[in-house]
Amino acid sequence: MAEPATPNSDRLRPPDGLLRRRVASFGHAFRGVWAALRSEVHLQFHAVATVVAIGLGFYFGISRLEWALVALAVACVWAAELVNTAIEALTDLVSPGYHPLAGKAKDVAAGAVLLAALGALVVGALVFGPYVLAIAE
Ligand SMILES: Nc1ncnc2c1ncn2[C@@H]1O[C@H](COP(=O)(O)OP(=O)(O)OP(=O)(O)O)[C@@H](O)[C@H]1O
Repeated sequence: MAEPATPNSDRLRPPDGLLRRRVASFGHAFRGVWAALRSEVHLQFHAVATVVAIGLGFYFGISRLEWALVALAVACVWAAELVNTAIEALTDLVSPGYHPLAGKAKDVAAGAVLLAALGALVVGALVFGPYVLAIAE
């Protein structure tokens, strides 16, 4: 027997449970950020630096493009630190004892954070530097 015709709105709706699973995935991701934030001193430092950068942005009234650069720099540092945290946890899980590859994995992941942080430092200096110098003059 032929299937009853489904109204268009029904066909556009995601299959049952799909939306709930997407929402749950966001929940897991936020839980990951929160768990890392609670346990990682470096992330807590990034959180303080992020608040300071946002505060300076409002204080100096930076432009839209400058906000975009600051947001990108902040997001890169957070993303690198979160991936580093995940790699550290996985490394400790699979290689609790000493192994050169475990050390390499951790060093390389830490290198990614270092590069992101240096980039953010350059962005911060280029964006906020001129505003600070203008006040100092
Ligand atoms: N299982 C291991 N095998 C070999 N070397 C390791 C191992 N665990 C850590 N290391 C070395 O020690 C360094 C420090 O590792 P550790 O796990 O203490 O991270 P960390 O740099 O202190 O990071 P965080 O302060 O964010 O925890 C690594 O970068 C790596 O060079």
